[in-house]
Amino acid sequence: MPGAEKLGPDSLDGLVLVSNPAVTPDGRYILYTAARVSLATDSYESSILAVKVDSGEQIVLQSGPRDSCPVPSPDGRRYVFARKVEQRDRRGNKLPGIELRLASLDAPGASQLIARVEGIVSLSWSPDSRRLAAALPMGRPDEDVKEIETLPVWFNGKGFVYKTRIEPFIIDVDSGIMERIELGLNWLQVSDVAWSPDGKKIAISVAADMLRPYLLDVYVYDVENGEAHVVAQGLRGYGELAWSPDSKLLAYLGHRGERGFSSHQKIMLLNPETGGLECLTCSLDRNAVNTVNSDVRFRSCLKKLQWTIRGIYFLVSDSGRVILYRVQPGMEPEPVLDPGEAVVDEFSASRDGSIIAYTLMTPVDPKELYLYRGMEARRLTRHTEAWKRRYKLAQPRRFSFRASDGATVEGWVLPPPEGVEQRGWVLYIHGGPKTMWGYGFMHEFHVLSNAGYTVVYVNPRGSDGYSEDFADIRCRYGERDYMDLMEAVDYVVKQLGLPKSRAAVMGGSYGGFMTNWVIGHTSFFRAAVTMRGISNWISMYGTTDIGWYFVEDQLCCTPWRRSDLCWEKSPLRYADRIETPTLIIHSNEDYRCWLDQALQLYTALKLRGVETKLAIFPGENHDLSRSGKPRHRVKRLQLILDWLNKHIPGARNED
Ligand SMILES: CSCC[C@H](NC=O)C(=O)N[C@@H](CO)C(=O)O
Repeated sequence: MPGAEKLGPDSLDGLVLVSNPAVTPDGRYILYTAARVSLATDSYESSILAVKVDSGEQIVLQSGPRDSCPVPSPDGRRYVFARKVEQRDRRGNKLPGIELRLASLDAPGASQLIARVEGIVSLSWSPDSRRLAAALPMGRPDEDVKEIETLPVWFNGKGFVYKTRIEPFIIDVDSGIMERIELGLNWLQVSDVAWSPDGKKIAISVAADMLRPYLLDVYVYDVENGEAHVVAQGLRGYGELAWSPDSKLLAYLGHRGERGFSSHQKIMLLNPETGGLECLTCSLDRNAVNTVNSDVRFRSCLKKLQWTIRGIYFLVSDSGRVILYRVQPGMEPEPVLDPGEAVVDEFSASRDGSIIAYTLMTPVDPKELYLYRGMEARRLTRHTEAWKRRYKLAQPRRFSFRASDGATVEGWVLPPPEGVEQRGWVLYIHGGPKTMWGYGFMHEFHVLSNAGYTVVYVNPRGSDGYSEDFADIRCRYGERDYMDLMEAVDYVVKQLGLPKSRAAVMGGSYGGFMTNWVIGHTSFFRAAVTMRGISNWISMYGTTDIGWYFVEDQLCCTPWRRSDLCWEKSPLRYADRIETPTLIIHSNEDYRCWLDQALQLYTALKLRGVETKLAIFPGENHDLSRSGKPRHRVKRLQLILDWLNKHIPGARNED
């Protein structure tokens, strides 16, 4: 019977993650990646497929199992893609590596172009389809003792990166010969490269100041004479670039740091001749990137902005939805594809903008591939149909309430599916803080709801999807954000009738910080699960890969300047008030929120006699719940359910 099976932790097995919809510039094919989660091989088996736009015919281009990120050439005849491989260093240690491979759309097979242990950051084809501009990380850490004299030291998912410079190159696709683009910098981290449509220039955004790597400069490199010059300095944000079709202007994705790391990403128009900069999306007052949370994504290498003859395309996060927008210089941004209560997760457009390929998800539909043409949207794939038919998925309901300061706060409740008895409920706090809950698919939420837990998820102050002011909680962590969450708790108990004695709280990263903060400020919850969290802002300083400047920007303190403030905002400071049984989950290679954050809280709770358990996942990083080894993900979910079931026992109707 369809939908009869309970969606438990191991339901991850067999789920297909559709990603990276890359339309060929001529609009004939859409290339994409399909990755099947396999518990048997404990991996994501990924292959590259294509759909012929006119006939809808599906073709397997590369059968995997480690292929992803196809990038089609401008002439629509070839594509490059990434193959994950294992390489060995001089001592024989296994190192994960990437091969960049070249293939034809008309014939099977592929040949290796380059092999990289350090990965690939950005690629951009030359308009004649003969070369690629690339941003490549160069330099490996010492194999034995690490002798470190630079910053940053490490990066989540990449390891020790202190010797890594991300440098710009030109790769000849027929010979594989690489030529370095000289910018004359001693230290550099390139974030993006973009080849101009006339073939004459390559725009490069680059961090050049090791102590202030959040500042980006834009260079334009003249392909003919080999000279590069700076056209803008001191910009911030993502730093992605796109040329106008006439090769005269650049679109830059970022901001000027108006609200530090709480600033929205904006589409900025950069005139490389004059250095003039104009904000094209400021009137929107929304973040011009997709920040919705989901745990069913797979690697994607698509650009976040694309400039066609119809304008500059980009995604906007808005009240839990993600909408495809377009803007033309001198005009207001306009929505092109508003999916309603859904998320356009990634997109690409053909050269003339007449065909848009995208992936779409909803809270009850994992991602599938779609085509938008002539004002009509059409679904192209059904990779997740069979999986969905097996399980029970409940539909979430949106709610909103007026917070005590008059602001509107939005949230959702996902009840147990029909036929599953409610055991209790969970307040699930997202990370960031500048991300949002909304219409993304969360496998984990369905596991909780199938186990009888209503999931309550709210976008408190600090979240994305609203105004820049709403997202800005700098220097005020644990204040209005905490109040919004607790006022939401009040709302769901009083207005939606959720039982007050059977509630748990959980969250990851900033959500882990907030979980720790919550249990130090109220004993309302029966149980807590804190994951990849933060307990001490003083020891967080200088360990997080997100940048030593992040703590200062967000908390307004360092260990030597206003350290009292860092400590005031540290959950550990309130550990003597915690009574809630707390499960702590952390990965031992989490370089975003280092393991000490978990150990300190665990030790405090243990010494104080509060029931606690620490689960450390070996070889995993900050992204365990999203891209960790499938068996580890299942184990993590099982640990969470066991903890909740232990502390929220079956008895009902107590309230
Ligand atoms: C000092 S790290 C701050 C927390 C972290 N911020 C950005 O990476 C975070 O909350 N991350 C979120 C969103 O990616 C998470 O869910 O891991």
